[in-house]
Amino acid sequence: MRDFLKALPKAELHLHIEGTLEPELMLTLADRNGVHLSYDSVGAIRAAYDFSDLQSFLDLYYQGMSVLRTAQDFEDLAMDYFRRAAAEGVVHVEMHVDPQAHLARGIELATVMEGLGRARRRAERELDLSSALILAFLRDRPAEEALDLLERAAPYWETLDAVGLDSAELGHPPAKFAEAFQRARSLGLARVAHAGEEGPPDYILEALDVLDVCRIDHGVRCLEDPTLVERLREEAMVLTVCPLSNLRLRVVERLEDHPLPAMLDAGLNITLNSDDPAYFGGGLLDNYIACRRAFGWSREVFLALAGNAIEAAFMDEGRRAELRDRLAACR
Ligand SMILES: Nc1ncnc2[nH]cnc12
Ligand SMILES: [Zn+2]
Repeated sequence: MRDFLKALPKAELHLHIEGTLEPELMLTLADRNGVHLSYDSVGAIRAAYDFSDLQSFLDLYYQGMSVLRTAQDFEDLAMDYFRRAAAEGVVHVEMHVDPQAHLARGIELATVMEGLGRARRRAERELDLSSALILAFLRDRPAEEALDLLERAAPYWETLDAVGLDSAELGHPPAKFAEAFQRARSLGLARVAHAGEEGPPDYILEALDVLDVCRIDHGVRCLEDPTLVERLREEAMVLTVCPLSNLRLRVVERLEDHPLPAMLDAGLNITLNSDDPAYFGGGLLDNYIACRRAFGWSREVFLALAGNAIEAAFMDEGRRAELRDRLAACR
């Protein structure tokens, strides 16, 4: 089964590029840039990754990215991840990037975007890995800052596929960002938002109605509202679910208790994703394998899930047709 899951052409639709920073690279970059870390070994860093909730993770996530300073660092970060992803059968990656977290520590938007842009072009050429870029707004920062970021990103609008909404969810409902999402829409950008990870089902509803999103990131709390589930099913709304993330952030205590099987039974349009693989104990293949262990799903289920991701991806139709064929060859 592992070989089958590895060979599936997998598309990763929910990934934070800063969440791919492995402890080894964190130490290398800290050394290269003279950044002081409170850890001196890979073991010490990994030992700190014992999270109690989303906020306890975010605190370390924002701390970890302090080693990223130059365009070369962002290129190395993304290439390091792209190589690992390609080796586990990932063929397409859609990455969120959190520029506000970098601007706040004096790193220019150009530094971030140029480094990531170089890595994306190299991945296409060297690894046959296609990608999309999602400009994420930090929901625990002021709404005006999100609008300002979107305007500052004008030189890069062409390279963006969507805007997203991430960071601390509770107390920061989607409607706070109505204006920034409206502006993104007017620019022809797609919209996605984290909702229903820790936040209530109402946040999912608001993301649909106010932000006009085409995908909900996480969405696992939707089952608490049967009317919402029915709507998500009718609209075939894509949910980018991240099982190992939910486990490590204690959304569920055991993977066996995860709502994924119930979400599938409800007829929802599910995709599997890794969120922040360096922090949550595995990449996309590990998430597929963990689901096989926890739920005993058949090959047909994984073929369907991999297919959902290919259909929902921001990619040109030529690439989609190619990946559909590659998936069909796995049957
Ligand atoms: N799982 C997550 N939820 C919200 N914001 C994030 N930023 C990085 N990972 C995130
Ligand atoms: Zn996420």
